[in-house]
Amino acid sequence: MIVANALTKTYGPTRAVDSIDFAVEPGRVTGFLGPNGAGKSTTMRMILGLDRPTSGSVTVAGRRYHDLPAPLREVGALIDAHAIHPGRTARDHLRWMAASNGIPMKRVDEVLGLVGLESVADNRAGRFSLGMGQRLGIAAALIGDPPVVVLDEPVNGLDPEGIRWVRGLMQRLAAEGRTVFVSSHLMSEMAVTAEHLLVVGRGQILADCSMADFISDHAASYVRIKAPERGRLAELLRREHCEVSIDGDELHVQGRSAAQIGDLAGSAGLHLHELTLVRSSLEDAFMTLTADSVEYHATVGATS
Ligand SMILES: Nc1ncnc2c1ncn2[C@@H]1O[C@H](COP(=O)(O)OP(=O)(O)OP(=O)(O)O)[C@@H](O)[C@H]1O
Repeated sequence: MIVANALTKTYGPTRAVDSIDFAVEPGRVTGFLGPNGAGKSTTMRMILGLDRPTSGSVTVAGRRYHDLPAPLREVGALIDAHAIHPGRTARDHLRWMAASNGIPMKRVDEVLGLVGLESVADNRAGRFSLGMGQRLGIAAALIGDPPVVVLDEPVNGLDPEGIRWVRGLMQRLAAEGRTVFVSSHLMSEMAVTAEHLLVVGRGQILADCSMADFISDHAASYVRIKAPERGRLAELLRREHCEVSIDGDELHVQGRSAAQIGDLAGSAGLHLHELTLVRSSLEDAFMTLTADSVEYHATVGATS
């Protein structure tokens, strides 16, 4: 479990992390989301003892990172997959990590197998592709078989097979009862990986809830309808207290389920050509919640 209490980091006038409290629970994947500059990396760096909080604290298994006797056995991390000596082989890199934390050498082959790098284990890391480097970073995170795993953008640069593999791995680690804390800007990927979300904006927590609650609280689903007599249908649905908007040849309706709308139309003798529940996405919810926290906005159409 990772616990933050009034965790704060300032850089001059910038409050990168602004007195946040949270607990990342074991047994599930917790997604860590926020626009650029929201404070995600700074938070992760403080969890891992790479940055010192200005005030407040963050602990793993009840202790600050620097007080953990064998940190790699307590918390594994992927922060910068390319922070590996380019002249060192993958195997040597992992051996060095194992030796520094009293981890048995047989674990090196186990994690190389786990991430699928056995065949290139004796190649220099400097020659690795982005995806191979990412896999080596994940192997390093898992070398101590830690109960807590912190991954910053783990699918960055991976191909679809690699992305699916990381997703399965994170879900397996969580199912084994580990704490899995992962940041990503890929909303579609996060939506199918994380069960719980911690969302930050401008150094503050904007949401700490389940994925399902986050989407239903911050983005609205609606029913899309195509019907030859859409004017009459819109009138009927409005009389039934539905919220109806017209978008081209479609009606977008909120306030009744698709089945209820179908029944109402049927009893009024109105034909329907399409009746579809359009579920809102994590991306919709994220954009709604973080609209005011975005550091840099692009101006649509301003290309010159
Ligand atoms: N070493 C530093 N010196 C000065 N300011 C910093 C430093 N590190 C981070 N910041 C500032 O702190 C804020 C939070 O940055 P951070 O990198 O934690 O955000 P992030 O959510 O990880 O962003 P991204 O999604 O772009 O990686 C930003 O305003 C950033 O400019």
